[in-house]
Amino acid sequence: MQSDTDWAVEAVQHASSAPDFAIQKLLSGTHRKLLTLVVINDGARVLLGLKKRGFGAGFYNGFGGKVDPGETIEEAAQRELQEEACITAELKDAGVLVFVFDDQPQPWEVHVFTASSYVGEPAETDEMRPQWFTHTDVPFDSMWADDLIWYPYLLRHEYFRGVFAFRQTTKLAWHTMLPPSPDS
Ligand SMILES: Nc1[nH]c(=O)nc2c1ncn2[C@H]1C[C@H](O)[C@@H](COP(=O)(O)OP(=O)(O)OP(=O)(O)O)O1
Repeated sequence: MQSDTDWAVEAVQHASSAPDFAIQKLLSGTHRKLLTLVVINDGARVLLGLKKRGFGAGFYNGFGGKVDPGETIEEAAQRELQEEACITAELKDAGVLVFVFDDQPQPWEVHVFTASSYVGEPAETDEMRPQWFTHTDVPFDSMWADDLIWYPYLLRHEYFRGVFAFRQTTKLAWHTMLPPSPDS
């Protein structure tokens, strides 16, 4: 799978309310940092992890990280799921999120996957402490601000694409959600 997020550029261009920094950074053509995120969803509960260190420490999140050179996005998602939660799973594309920050030059492109089952036993690692949450009890107060916006799509099994602009790394300033592309 290739990164293909020209839709994100179009989305900010056509949104009159998009902040200038988001428009400029997405239009500048700066190479986007590719990341993955896996949320295991057994139908009633999601498996999240409390991030113990690094970017987003103290927040609950799915499992994932940067795509390494030479890896496909799905290979990276599998590797991070194994490294952070000690499990493997048959992954399904759930959506793509583009994050633009006023304090970082490079936009992020996060490819989100789900799985309804997995192999292995989720276990705490140096990076994450896994925990199950029912769909009605997802801890949004302790998660990235954008999660509240796109989790409903994920829980409905509806493919999503979104662009999110953050100030000072974590303050959500603006967002837009797009309808799925015809080939998704
Ligand atoms: N706004 C946001 N909302 C969200 O739900 N997840 C986000 C997010 N911004 C980043 N993420 C996810 C993407 C990715 O899974 C994770 C960040 O990855 P990391 O920095 O932990 O990468 P790595 O595990 O490769 O890092 P290191 O091993 O520390 O180099 O946080």
